[in-house]
Amino acid sequence: MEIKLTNLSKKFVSNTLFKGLNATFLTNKAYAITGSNGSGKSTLLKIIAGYIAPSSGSVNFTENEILVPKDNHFQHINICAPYLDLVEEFTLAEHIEFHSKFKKVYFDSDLLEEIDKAQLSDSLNKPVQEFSSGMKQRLKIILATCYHSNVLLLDEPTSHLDKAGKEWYNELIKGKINERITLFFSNDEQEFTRFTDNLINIEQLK
Ligand SMILES: Nc1ncnc2c1ncn2[C@@H]1O[C@H](COP(=O)(O)OP(=O)(O)OP(=O)(O)O)[C@@H](O)[C@H]1O
Repeated sequence: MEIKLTNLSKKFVSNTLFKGLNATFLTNKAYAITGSNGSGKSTLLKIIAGYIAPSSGSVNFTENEILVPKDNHFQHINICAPYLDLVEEFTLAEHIEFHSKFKKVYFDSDLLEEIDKAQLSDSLNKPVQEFSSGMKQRLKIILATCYHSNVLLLDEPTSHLDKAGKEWYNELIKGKINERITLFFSNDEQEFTRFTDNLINIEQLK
């Protein structure tokens, strides 16, 4: 899989976030998109994921040198982001059951073991509305990383995690960035420096 951003620009009414952005992302590699608050990291994630359109330029996915139709991009992507919510009425087990209908478990993962390591085993049958913010974040990270996808998009993945949660995240991510493209969108170096030295500062691309 290859993702190619060509001459990408995004303008809102009162500001231009980036202009003429070019980048290529390759399988088996991780990249960190950095930049201060409001610089456009989440907007770029949403454009790559196809949630919003760029003002100009293109986002192309190719697999074995064949262009993936835009309508199929979503099938290749897993996302963990603050603006993507869990289903509050579903239990953790129901989230797992639901996701398992659409995606295969990542080759390296044993879901029950991952849930145990995330200290969520006692909450399997609890509705998510009874979870703390940190518990929700752990579940979001499991759902994004432990299912197969060619592309993994992580926006501020350790928000709400305590020290133990951050240690768990570091251990988990280590095993989840092979055989896919991983993009971290963050200005918190602790979220990505262990995993990549490919840094792209969005502000230098304006
Ligand atoms: N739908 C929208 N309409 C108008 N402006 C928007 C819209 N979405 C985002 N913006 C603006 O675009 C800018 C970039 O927002 P974005 O959330 O992409 O930044 P970010 O780099 O992810 O920030 P943070 O580090 O705070 O999460 C902000 O000024 C924001 O107000």
